[in-house]
Amino acid sequence: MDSANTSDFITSATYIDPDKLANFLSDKKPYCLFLDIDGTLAEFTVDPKDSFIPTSTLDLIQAIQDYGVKVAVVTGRSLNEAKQMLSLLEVPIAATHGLQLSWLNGNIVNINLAQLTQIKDTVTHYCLPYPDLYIENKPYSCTLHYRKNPTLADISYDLMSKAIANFDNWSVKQGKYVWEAIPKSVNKGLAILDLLQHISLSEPLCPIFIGDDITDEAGFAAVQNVSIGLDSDYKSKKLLTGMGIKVGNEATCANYYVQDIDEVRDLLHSFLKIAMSDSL
Ligand SMILES: O=P(O)(O)OC[C@H]1O[C@H](O[C@H]2O[C@H](CO)[C@@H](O)[C@H](O)[C@H]2O)[C@H](O)[C@@H](O)[C@@H]1O
Repeated sequence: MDSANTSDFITSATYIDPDKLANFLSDKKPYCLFLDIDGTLAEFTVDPKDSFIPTSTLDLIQAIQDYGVKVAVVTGRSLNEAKQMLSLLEVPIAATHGLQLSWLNGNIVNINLAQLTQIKDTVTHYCLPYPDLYIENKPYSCTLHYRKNPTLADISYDLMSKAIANFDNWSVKQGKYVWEAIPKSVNKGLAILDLLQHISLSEPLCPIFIGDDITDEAGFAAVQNVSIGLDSDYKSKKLLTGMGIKVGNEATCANYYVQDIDEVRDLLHSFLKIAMSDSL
């Protein structure tokens, strides 16, 4: 499995009361915001096609951008799905965990499509006895969902592992009730570094990343410049001292957390107020 061992994660993240966000921000301006989608901006649903980002949240993000704050999205969703969920909101997107970058029109270099097809075919075959398992239709990963029947967690992990066994460059990433086969070198930490390079102008930005899932840990590590035992070591890449904010109070390497998606929205409200007063 390609995720840091959860025992590497600290569990002493500090709770941020969204109304008191200003107390937690240092003066390392200008900030930029990196946002995950599922479990952060969108509530979970059994069928991924049913989930959406509320219009009020999209409006908030638009307003934050209008006050000059750079916002970007870092998601496991494919680029097309992410764009649909973001509707009219125009933000740079690192999709499929960073494999697809919106400003490169989602063009992929780092993937062996023949191998992906073989993996998908094998997983489809292995899933035949398990109608509760759902393979999401994504162009650049093989994504197997078991939310409908959580008792299938181990079985679905085993069959994904078997499907990639002959391919050295693939790993199985863990998400919430989902396993995803994706090239080993791809993760949200590197995706954030790509995004930062894309959005930074002359002055360095202080990144704040909000996410809820195990795949988001690589993103927290990148913005906080810590190592969590993943293959890629961010420390040598850039000296960042940003903030990781985990949604939920599970073990995490993020320095901060909020309770749930409602509190993410409250946090964005507070961020907007701060951005408005900064622009006065
Ligand atoms: O990085 P994210 O934006 O959080 O995307 C991660 C995965 O999100 C989706 O799966 C999750 O949400 C589904 C819909 O609510 C839910 O059914 C599933 O259990 C969750 O894991 C998406 O379907 C995946 O492709 C993303 O990789």
